[in-house]
Amino acid sequence: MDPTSGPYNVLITASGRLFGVTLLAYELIIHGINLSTKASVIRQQETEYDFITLWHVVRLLAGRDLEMRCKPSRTPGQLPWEKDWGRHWKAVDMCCSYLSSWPESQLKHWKRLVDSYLIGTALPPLSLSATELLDIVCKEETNTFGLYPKLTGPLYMIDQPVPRGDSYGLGLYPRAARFNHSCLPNVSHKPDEQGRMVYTAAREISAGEEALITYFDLTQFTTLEERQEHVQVHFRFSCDCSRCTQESAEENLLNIESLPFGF
Ligand SMILES: C[S@@+](CC[C@H](N)C(=O)[O-])C[C@H]1O[C@@H](n2cnc3c(N)ncnc32)[C@H](O)[C@@H]1O
Repeated sequence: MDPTSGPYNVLITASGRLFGVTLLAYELIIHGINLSTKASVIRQQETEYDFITLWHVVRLLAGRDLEMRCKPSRTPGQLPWEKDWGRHWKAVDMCCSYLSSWPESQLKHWKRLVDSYLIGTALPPLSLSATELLDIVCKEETNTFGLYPKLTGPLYMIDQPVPRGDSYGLGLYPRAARFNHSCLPNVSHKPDEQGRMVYTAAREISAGEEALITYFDLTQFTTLEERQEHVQVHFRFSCDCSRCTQESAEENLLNIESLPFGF
């Protein structure tokens, strides 16, 4: 695979303001008007996180709209990964939303945001129903990467932690979203100056071995319990990576050894 992955779009968040790298004029003319005029209301009535999520979704919808109304620049299927992973909006559409793993309260909250701010942001004939918009919000939340100034996931960080710095933006990377997570990743990632995510082997990787990244900053969550809780709360799954499996087996063994003789 190409060691870089382009985002569907990127948002740069600096000094509390949002700057889009692409599509800005189109988005503000066609789509963003509603959201940008409602920005201060949303920020007061909802959280800053909700505002960023909504803005990111509007940008995804603007990209979809622009793409579907313009002629394709080249024939789809030209690049090797496109057959399995899609391209442009199709690649976003092919991402998992994991609708059933989000808690009911979270889905209810997003349904309310969709009804209040997103209905009508995609114009006819490309309009989307509330259900389709909720699915896009779940896709955005499941597959978005934070952008950080330093590498995420090199192995030396486990012994010599170097925080990756503050997030300066976010982006949805449909191909990168196919990576599974490991608390002992064999691949590190970091965005380049064009917002493309660049992947670097963190150690030798054998042919056929699964390439794995970390979904979070491993320097911030070091123990098995901290990592498992973080993954469960923020990513809605239980991590069964090799490091968690090994540490959990070691913990079980210690627990058995501490039982009174005969049990
Ligand atoms: C963004 S997707 C990753 C790619 C996905 N496996 C695919 O086939 O497209 C994230 C999902 O992959 C699964 N996953 C990733 N890393 C995992 C891990 N370490 N342990 C268990 N499940 C994992 C979980 O179901 C998680 O919700």
